[in-house]
Amino acid sequence: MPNRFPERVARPRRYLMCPPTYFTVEYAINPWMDPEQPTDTGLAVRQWERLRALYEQLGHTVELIDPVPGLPDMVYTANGATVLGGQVLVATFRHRERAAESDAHQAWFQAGGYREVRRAAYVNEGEGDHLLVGRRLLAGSGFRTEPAAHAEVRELFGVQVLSLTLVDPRFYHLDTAMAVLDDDQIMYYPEAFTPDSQALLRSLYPDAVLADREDAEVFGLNAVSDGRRVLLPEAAKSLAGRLSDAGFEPIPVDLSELFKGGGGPKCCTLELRPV
Ligand SMILES: CN(C)C(=N)NCCC[C@H](N)C(=O)O
Repeated sequence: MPNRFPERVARPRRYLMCPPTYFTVEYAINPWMDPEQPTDTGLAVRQWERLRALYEQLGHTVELIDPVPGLPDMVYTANGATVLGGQVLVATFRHRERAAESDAHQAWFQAGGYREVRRAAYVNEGEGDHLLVGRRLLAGSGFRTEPAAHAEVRELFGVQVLSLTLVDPRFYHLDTAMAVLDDDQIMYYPEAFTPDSQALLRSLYPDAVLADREDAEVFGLNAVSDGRRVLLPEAAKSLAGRLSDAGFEPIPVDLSELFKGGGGPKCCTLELRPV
Protein backbone atom coordinates (compact mmCIF):
# COMPACT_ATOMS: atom_id res chain seq x y z
CA MET A 1 0.00 0.00 0.00
CA PRO A 2 1.50 3.40 -0.92
CA ASN A 3 2.62 5.57 1.99
CA ARG A 4 0.12 8.41 2.65
CA PHE A 5 2.86 10.79 3.77
CA PRO A 6 6.26 11.86 2.60
CA GLU A 7 8.82 10.14 4.79
CA ARG A 8 9.23 12.14 8.00
CA VAL A 9 12.93 12.85 8.44
CA ALA A 10 14.49 13.78 11.79
CA ARG A 11 17.29 16.36 11.67
CA PRO A 12 19.71 16.67 14.62
CA ARG A 13 19.20 19.94 16.47
CA ARG A 14 21.13 22.14 18.87
CA TYR A 15 19.14 23.45 21.82
CA LEU A 16 19.76 25.91 24.65
CA MET A 17 18.28 24.95 28.02
CA CYS A 18 18.51 26.36 31.55
CA PRO A 19 18.08 24.19 34.65
CA PRO A 20 15.14 25.28 36.85
CA THR A 21 17.39 25.58 39.91
CA TYR A 22 15.55 28.72 41.09
CA PHE A 23 12.14 27.89 39.62
CA THR A 24 9.12 28.94 41.64
CA VAL A 25 5.95 30.93 40.99
CA GLU A 26 6.34 34.14 42.98
CA TYR A 27 4.50 36.54 40.62
CA ALA A 28 1.74 36.17 38.05
CA ILE A 29 2.34 37.50 34.54
CA ASN A 30 0.14 35.01 32.69
CA PRO A 31 -3.20 33.39 33.55
CA TRP A 32 -1.61 30.03 34.42
CA MET A 33 0.56 31.41 37.24
CA ASP A 34 -0.79 31.38 40.77
CA PRO A 35 1.71 32.37 43.49
CA GLU A 36 -0.66 30.83 46.09
CA GLN A 37 -0.19 27.37 44.59
CA PRO A 38 2.89 25.59 45.99
CA THR A 39 5.69 24.55 43.64
CA ASP A 40 8.24 21.79 44.04
CA THR A 41 11.58 22.94 42.63
CA GLY A 42 13.15 19.49 43.09
CA LEU A 43 10.40 17.91 40.99
CA ALA A 44 10.77 20.64 38.36
CA VAL A 45 14.49 19.84 38.15
CA ARG A 46 13.84 16.10 37.78
CA GLN A 47 11.24 16.62 35.05
CA TRP A 48 13.53 19.04 33.24
CA GLU A 49 16.47 16.58 33.51
CA ARG A 50 14.33 13.92 31.83
CA LEU A 51 13.54 16.31 28.98
CA ARG A 52 17.21 17.13 28.55
CA ALA A 53 18.20 13.43 28.62
CA LEU A 54 15.51 12.64 26.06
CA TYR A 55 16.89 15.22 23.63
CA GLU A 56 20.34 13.69 23.99
CA GLN A 57 19.03 10.14 23.52
CA LEU A 58 17.37 11.32 20.32
CA GLY A 59 20.74 12.55 19.04
CA HIS A 60 20.34 16.28 19.67
CA THR A 61 22.91 18.55 21.31
CA VAL A 62 21.96 20.47 24.44
CA GLU A 63 23.87 23.54 25.56
CA LEU A 64 23.25 25.10 28.96
CA ILE A 65 22.99 28.63 30.27
CA ASP A 66 23.54 29.11 34.00
CA PRO A 67 20.41 29.91 35.99
CA VAL A 68 20.44 33.23 37.86
CA PRO A 69 19.05 33.53 41.41
CA GLY A 70 15.96 35.75 41.46
CA LEU A 71 15.00 34.90 37.86
CA PRO A 72 12.57 31.98 38.37
CA ASP A 73 11.33 32.05 34.75
CA MET A 74 14.78 31.67 33.22
CA VAL A 75 14.08 27.96 32.68
CA TYR A 76 11.90 29.08 29.73
CA THR A 77 14.87 29.70 27.43
CA ALA A 78 12.68 29.84 24.31
CA ASN A 79 11.91 33.42 25.31
CA GLY A 80 15.55 34.53 25.58
CA ALA A 81 16.38 35.09 21.92
CA THR A 82 15.81 34.21 18.28
CA VAL A 83 18.83 32.62 16.61
CA LEU A 84 19.27 32.10 12.90
CA GLY A 85 22.37 31.76 10.73
CA GLY A 86 24.69 32.67 13.60
CA GLN A 87 22.83 35.95 14.20
CA VAL A 88 21.08 36.51 17.50
CA LEU A 89 18.26 38.87 18.38
CA VAL A 90 18.23 38.94 22.19
CA ALA A 91 14.78 39.34 23.75
CA THR A 92 13.43 42.50 25.32
CA PHE A 93 10.83 41.30 27.80
CA ARG A 94 7.36 42.77 28.29
CA HIS A 95 7.39 42.36 32.10
CA ARG A 96 10.01 43.84 34.41
CA GLU A 97 10.11 40.54 36.37
CA ARG A 98 11.90 38.92 33.41
CA ALA A 99 13.87 41.92 32.12
CA ALA A 100 17.23 40.84 33.57
CA GLU A 101 17.09 37.57 31.62
CA SER A 102 18.07 39.59 28.55
CA ASP A 103 21.47 40.48 30.02
CA ALA A 104 22.15 36.84 30.90
CA HIS A 105 21.29 35.72 27.38
CA GLN A 106 23.24 38.52 25.75
CA ALA A 107 26.37 37.62 27.74
CA TRP A 108 25.96 33.92 26.90
CA PHE A 109 25.69 34.52 23.16
CA GLN A 110 28.54 37.06 23.14
CA ALA A 111 30.80 34.54 24.86
CA GLY A 112 29.70 31.88 22.35
CA GLY A 113 31.24 33.60 19.32
CA TYR A 114 28.00 34.25 17.43
CA ARG A 115 28.40 36.39 14.29
CA GLU A 116 26.08 39.17 15.49
CA VAL A 117 24.35 39.61 18.84
CA ARG A 118 21.78 42.39 18.93
CA ARG A 119 19.35 43.45 21.68
CA ALA A 120 15.80 43.84 20.35
CA ALA A 121 14.69 47.48 20.15
CA TYR A 122 11.04 46.50 20.65
CA VAL A 123 9.36 44.11 23.07
CA ASN A 124 10.13 40.72 21.61
CA GLU A 125 10.00 37.44 23.55
CA GLY A 126 12.16 35.33 21.28
CA GLU A 127 10.96 31.97 20.08
CA GLY A 128 7.92 32.28 22.30
CA ASP A 129 6.54 34.45 19.48
CA HIS A 130 8.82 33.53 16.56
CA LEU A 131 8.42 30.17 14.90
CA LEU A 132 10.53 29.35 11.87
CA VAL A 133 8.87 27.11 9.28
CA GLY A 134 11.44 26.46 6.57
CA ARG A 135 12.52 29.94 5.43
CA ARG A 136 9.34 31.61 6.66
CA LEU A 137 9.08 33.08 10.15
CA LEU A 138 5.64 33.12 11.73
CA ALA A 139 5.56 35.97 14.25
CA GLY A 140 2.95 36.36 16.96
CA SER A 141 1.72 39.42 18.78
CA GLY A 142 -1.26 40.39 20.88
CA PHE A 143 0.04 39.86 24.40
CA ARG A 144 3.85 39.96 24.51
CA THR A 145 5.85 40.70 21.34
CA GLU A 146 5.01 44.07 19.74
CA PRO A 147 4.02 44.11 16.06
CA ALA A 148 6.88 46.58 15.42
CA ALA A 149 9.31 43.84 16.47
CA HIS A 150 8.31 41.80 13.43
CA ALA A 151 9.91 44.33 11.06
CA GLU A 152 13.09 44.24 13.12
CA VAL A 153 13.25 40.45 12.78
CA ARG A 154 12.70 40.70 9.02
CA GLU A 155 15.45 43.29 8.65
CA LEU A 156 18.01 41.36 10.74
CA PHE A 157 17.46 37.85 9.40
CA GLY A 158 16.29 38.62 5.87
CA VAL A 159 13.52 36.03 5.98
CA GLN A 160 9.86 36.32 5.10
CA VAL A 161 7.96 37.28 8.26
CA LEU A 162 4.22 36.76 8.55
CA SER A 163 2.43 38.44 11.43
CA LEU A 164 -0.26 36.56 13.35
CA THR A 165 -2.45 38.00 16.09
CA LEU A 166 -3.36 36.09 19.24
CA VAL A 167 -6.67 36.79 20.99
CA ASP A 168 -6.94 34.49 24.04
CA PRO A 169 -4.82 35.54 27.06
CA ARG A 170 -4.29 31.89 28.04
CA PHE A 171 -2.38 31.52 24.78
CA TYR A 172 -0.19 34.54 25.27
CA HIS A 173 2.78 33.39 23.21
CA LEU A 174 2.61 31.99 19.69
CA ASP A 175 4.23 28.75 20.89
CA THR A 176 1.30 28.03 23.22
CA ALA A 177 -1.02 27.94 20.20
CA MET A 178 1.20 26.56 17.45
CA ALA A 179 4.13 24.24 16.86
CA VAL A 180 6.37 23.68 13.86
CA LEU A 181 6.46 20.04 12.76
CA ASP A 182 8.86 20.25 9.83
CA ASP A 183 9.99 22.71 7.16
CA ASP A 184 6.51 23.06 5.73
CA GLN A 185 4.09 21.68 8.27
CA ILE A 186 2.64 23.07 11.48
CA MET A 187 -0.01 22.24 14.07
CA TYR A 188 -2.15 24.91 15.74
CA TYR A 189 -5.30 25.82 17.66
CA PRO A 190 -7.36 28.07 15.36
CA GLU A 191 -9.45 29.74 18.10
CA ALA A 192 -6.34 31.32 19.62
CA PHE A 193 -6.06 33.62 16.55
CA THR A 194 -8.06 36.46 15.01
CA PRO A 195 -10.28 35.49 12.04
CA ASP A 196 -7.77 37.14 9.66
CA SER A 197 -4.87 35.15 11.07
CA GLN A 198 -6.94 31.96 10.91
CA ALA A 199 -7.67 32.61 7.23
CA LEU A 200 -3.98 33.18 6.51
CA LEU A 201 -3.01 29.97 8.27
CA ARG A 202 -5.69 27.98 6.42
CA SER A 203 -4.44 29.24 3.08
CA LEU A 204 -0.75 28.63 3.82
CA TYR A 205 -1.08 25.30 5.63
CA PRO A 206 -4.24 23.56 4.39
CA ASP A 207 -3.01 20.20 5.72
CA ALA A 208 -1.96 21.43 9.15
CA VAL A 209 -2.70 19.27 12.18
CA LEU A 210 -5.43 21.05 14.15
CA ALA A 211 -5.68 20.92 17.93
CA ASP A 212 -8.93 21.09 19.86
CA ARG A 213 -9.54 23.12 23.01
CA GLU A 214 -8.74 20.25 25.39
CA ASP A 215 -5.34 19.69 23.77
CA ALA A 216 -4.56 23.40 23.68
CA GLU A 217 -5.48 23.85 27.36
CA VAL A 218 -2.91 21.29 28.45
CA PHE A 219 -0.27 23.06 26.31
CA GLY A 220 -0.27 20.27 23.72
CA LEU A 221 0.97 22.80 21.18
CA ASN A 222 3.97 23.76 23.27
CA ALA A 223 5.78 20.96 21.46
CA VAL A 224 9.22 20.38 19.95
CA SER A 225 9.63 18.49 16.67
CA ASP A 226 12.84 17.40 14.98
CA GLY A 227 10.97 16.69 11.77
CA ARG A 228 9.75 13.25 12.84
CA ARG A 229 9.69 12.87 16.63
CA VAL A 230 7.41 15.34 18.41
CA LEU A 231 7.83 15.88 22.17
CA LEU A 232 4.60 17.14 23.68
CA PRO A 233 2.88 17.20 27.09
CA GLU A 234 1.56 13.75 27.98
CA ALA A 235 -1.91 15.12 28.74
CA ALA A 236 -2.45 16.01 25.05
CA LYS A 237 -3.73 12.56 24.18
CA SER A 238 -5.90 13.23 21.16
CA LEU A 239 -3.32 15.55 19.62
CA ALA A 240 -0.77 12.74 19.93
CA GLY A 241 -3.18 10.52 18.00
CA ARG A 242 -3.53 13.12 15.27
CA LEU A 243 0.22 13.45 14.98
CA SER A 244 0.55 9.68 14.53
CA ASP A 245 -2.17 9.78 11.89
CA ALA A 246 -0.11 12.42 10.06
CA GLY A 247 2.99 10.21 10.11
CA PHE A 248 4.83 11.83 13.03
CA GLU A 249 6.05 10.03 16.15
CA PRO A 250 4.62 11.67 19.30
CA ILE A 251 6.72 11.34 22.46
CA PRO A 252 4.82 12.29 25.64
CA VAL A 253 6.71 14.19 28.33
CA ASP A 254 5.69 15.20 31.86
CA LEU A 255 6.54 18.80 32.77
CA SER A 256 3.62 19.31 35.15
CA GLU A 257 5.67 21.43 37.55
CA LEU A 258 6.84 23.86 34.88
CA PHE A 259 3.28 24.09 33.61
CA LYS A 260 2.58 26.08 36.80
CA GLY A 261 4.73 28.89 35.39
CA GLY A 262 2.80 28.79 32.13
CA GLY A 263 5.24 26.76 30.06
CA GLY A 264 5.82 23.36 28.51
CA PRO A 265 8.57 21.54 26.58
CA LYS A 266 8.95 24.17 23.86
CA CYS A 267 9.24 27.01 26.38
CA CYS A 268 12.21 25.21 27.93
CA THR A 269 13.95 24.80 24.56
CA LEU A 270 15.55 27.48 22.40
CA GLU A 271 16.76 26.24 19.05
CA LEU A 272 20.27 27.40 18.20
CA ARG A 273 20.92 27.77 14.50
CA PRO A 274 24.59 28.74 14.53
CA VAL A 275 25.03 28.53 10.74
C1 LIG B 1 4.95 30.19 25.33
N1 LIG B 1 5.56 29.96 26.49
C2 LIG B 1 4.70 29.41 27.40
C3 LIG B 1 6.84 30.28 26.61
N2 LIG B 1 7.54 30.31 25.64
N3 LIG B 1 7.36 30.65 27.76
C4 LIG B 1 6.87 30.47 29.02
C5 LIG B 1 7.04 31.71 29.80
C6 LIG B 1 6.46 31.60 31.16
C7 LIG B 1 6.67 32.82 32.00
N4 LIG B 1 6.12 32.61 33.30
C8 LIG B 1 6.04 34.07 31.38
O1 LIG B 1 4.86 34.29 31.60
O2 LIG B 1 6.72 34.82 30.68
